[in-house]
Amino acid sequence: MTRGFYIGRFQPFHNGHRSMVEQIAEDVDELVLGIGSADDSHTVHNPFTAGERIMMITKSLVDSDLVTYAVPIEDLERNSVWVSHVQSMSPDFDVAYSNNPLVIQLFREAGIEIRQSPMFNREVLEGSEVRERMITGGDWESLVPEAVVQVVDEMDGIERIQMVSDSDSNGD
Ligand SMILES: Nc1ncnc2c1ncn2[C@@H]1O[C@H](COP(=O)(O)OP(=O)(O)OP(=O)(O)O)[C@@H](O)[C@H]1O
Ligand SMILES: NC(=O)c1ccc[n+]([C@@H]2O[C@H](COP(=O)(O)O)[C@@H](O)[C@H]2O)c1
Repeated sequence: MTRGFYIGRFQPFHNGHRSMVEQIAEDVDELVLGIGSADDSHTVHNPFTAGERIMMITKSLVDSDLVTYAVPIEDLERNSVWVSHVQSMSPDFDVAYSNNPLVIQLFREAGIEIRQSPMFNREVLEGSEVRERMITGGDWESLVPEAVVQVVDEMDGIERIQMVSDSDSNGD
């Protein structure tokens, strides 16, 4: 039995993340999704809480054959102990997945196997593009799983991100 660990901020969980999970599912039996920067929310960069991101991920993967766990991981001041912090919060895992250069380096230095995946349709499947469309009234719905549209609707997420974006541009 192999268990993987995939860390990301998932602000929000989009179709690129889902494709990466589908690719990882070819390697592992179980997958922990680490919700990074779990302590941050209500900003343009990180609009959604850890709990809201857990809902997005859980509902998006409900039909998957993979056993998945979503675990919030708060940020730390010290990169040098971050991998131990991750391990203390997560079920045990055999291999980690990320395309983030800092994350790759930290896991490698800790002696944990880390695998990358290809980038899927990265021209549009990027969190910052989804958030920009949410703020400007563009078509963000086509870039995320249907379950994420429902979660964002349920929590009035568009109103929130537009409000925090307005506060940012007013220098509040
Ligand atoms: N389209 C994609 N294809 C494959 N991997 C992706 C894609 N988008 C993001 N990832 C990877 O998923 C992990 C988590 O990504 P993250 O939550 O930061 O999303 P992002 O789209 O890069 O968002 P942001 O623009 O908010 O930084 C990272 O390792 C990232 O490289
Ligand atoms: N010192 C730390 O707290 C530390 C170090 C490396 C990555 N992280 C987090 O891991 C996550 C990586 O996810 P992304 O690939 O989506 O950026 C982010 O939430 C990032 O803040 C935190």
